[in-house]
Amino acid sequence: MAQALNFFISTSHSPKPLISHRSQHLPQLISRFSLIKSPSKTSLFIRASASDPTPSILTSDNGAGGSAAALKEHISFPTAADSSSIEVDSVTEAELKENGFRSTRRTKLICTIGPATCKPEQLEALAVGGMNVARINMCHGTREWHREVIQRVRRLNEEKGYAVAIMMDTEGSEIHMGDLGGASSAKAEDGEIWTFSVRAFDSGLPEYTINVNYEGFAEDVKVGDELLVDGGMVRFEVIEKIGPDVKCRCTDPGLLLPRANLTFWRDGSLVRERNAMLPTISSKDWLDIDFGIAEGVDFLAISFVKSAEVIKHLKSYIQARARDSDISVIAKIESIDSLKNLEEIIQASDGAMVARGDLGAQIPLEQVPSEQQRIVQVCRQLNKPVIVASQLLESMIEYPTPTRAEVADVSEAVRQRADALMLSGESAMGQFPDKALTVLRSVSLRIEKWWREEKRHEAMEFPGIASSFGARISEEICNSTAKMANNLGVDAIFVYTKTGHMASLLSRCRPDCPIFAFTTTTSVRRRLNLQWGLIPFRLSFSDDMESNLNKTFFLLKSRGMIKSGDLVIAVSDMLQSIQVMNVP
Ligand SMILES: Nc1ncnc2c1ncn2[C@@H]1O[C@H](COP(=O)(O)OP(=O)(O)OP(=O)(O)O)[C@@H](O)[C@H]1O
Ligand SMILES: CC(=O)C(=O)O
Ligand SMILES: [K+]
Ligand SMILES: [Mg+2]
Repeated sequence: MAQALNFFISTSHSPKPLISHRSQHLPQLISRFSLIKSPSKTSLFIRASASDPTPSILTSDNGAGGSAAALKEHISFPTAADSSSIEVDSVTEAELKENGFRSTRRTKLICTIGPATCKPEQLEALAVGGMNVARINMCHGTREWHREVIQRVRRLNEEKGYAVAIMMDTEGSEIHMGDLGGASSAKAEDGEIWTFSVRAFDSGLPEYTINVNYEGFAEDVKVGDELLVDGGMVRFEVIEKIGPDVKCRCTDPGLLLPRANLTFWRDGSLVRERNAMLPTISSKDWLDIDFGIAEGVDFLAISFVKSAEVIKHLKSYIQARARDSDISVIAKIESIDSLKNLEEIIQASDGAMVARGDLGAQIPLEQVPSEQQRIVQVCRQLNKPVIVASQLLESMIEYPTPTRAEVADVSEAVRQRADALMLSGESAMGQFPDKALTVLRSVSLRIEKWWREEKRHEAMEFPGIASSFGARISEEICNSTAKMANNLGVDAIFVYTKTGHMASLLSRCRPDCPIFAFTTTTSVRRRLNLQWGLIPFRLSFSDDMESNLNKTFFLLKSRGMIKSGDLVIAVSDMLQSIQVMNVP
């Protein structure tokens, strides 16, 4: 059989493909070729490939008016096998083949990359261990360091077939300590007097001194205030103010870590005076965001979001800077203001993170679990992916096994059907990053298996979110599809989606079976990595569902990912139809 190839035709005046065409025969291509009305002396570029991202580039000078015969001379066919025109990440593929697709993991996993995990082999171990998204935290390290990590992840994706997406997390402008003059930590003992200062110390940091990033610090605090480091890991009492210096006595000893967050409390409540006026996105954050856009990260997570406006502003900034870009903006919910404006912030964002570390420093700890549940629920209702983050397996920074309480906490986040769980220090600087990831993976799999065994579907009653009648049809199709899938016990849902929207509507319903999401671009495919239950594939497809299905069945069967007789439901963006069928 002749090999079907993807042909892209563009001109030197218009580098974007004018025609992209899938064909088994050169004559078909040539007839399309004649459709291009290009001025003479324009070069035509033709790329042909069995799989789009690594095409062989074929060039033809159209100076003579574009003769088909001349063109033929230039075309050579790549030798890649037909099945390579579908792309799925190699870890998922192995998992599908090994366990069958009903048991693929639904909860997605994010790892913060730091000194413990930045080497290529360490990154690879995380990818193999199930990392769907790598997070880089701009609070730490240099842009050069982060660029290197991004490039390493990209290289692994390309060379080894992983599909790890990149999330960049901004520093935000809340009050935090400086970097301890290069020390990795400092111990504060009970009763010691420490100075917190905004002064720049040229000749090294004096003993018992901490730099603070916020200019108004000394003006805002009062003698008698309580100063909490990282939400209470260390406590101080303010005893004296001398110009820009604030002298404090340690009342709860502990370890001070570089750039630790600082909050101050008066009469039992958090003081939010002028620091409430600090911009959510600082000037350094804007530079980091430019860096993230230039590096083409998939997600931007914005720290200490206070209102929907900042998200809207950032989204229009990204739009203007990077047209056609697919960067998703994730709002980190970690301040009192973000809880107050939760619905509108989430509505404006492409997803949210329950950033329990800082959140727990701003509200009483015992309120964090109920806020987590509320945030997860609101995100589901508004159809935005949600990440549960921080201290999931904190003890594993030092120990090879988690505490029972940590396992219970991870289980609870999985049971709430959060889209993703995130490791912070455990993977960034802990001693057992791979083991921590394994714990997240096995706890997720265990609970998901238990759901299937007990046939515990969730009752699905979601408010409509569509803004047009067409969108409502898509929404209804997805709700019905998920219900049908559960009732019929189908093996998988197939969704053909260009923007990814219909895939996310299906994910929102958290059906029992996995959702194979076929999308035409690599960036949408990576973005779908964050969403519950989606197995993203990149595939070029047409408006003809019949041929899409045949092609998909053929490709997946030839790679051993599905077999004859499997029951699937297929839906698509283009046709707004539902088809139920057995794989032939
Ligand atoms: N790029 C890095 N370079 C050095 N250390 C890092 C890096 N990324 C993370 N770390 C270390 O891992 C710890 C946990 O990482 P994490 O991303 O949770 O940061 P954090 O300081 O708690 O801030 P955030 O509130 O933004 O999560 C950090 O406190 C830091 O010690
Ligand atoms: C992740 C994060 O920023 C936090 O938990 O504070
Ligand atoms: K951050
Ligand atoms: Mg935080």
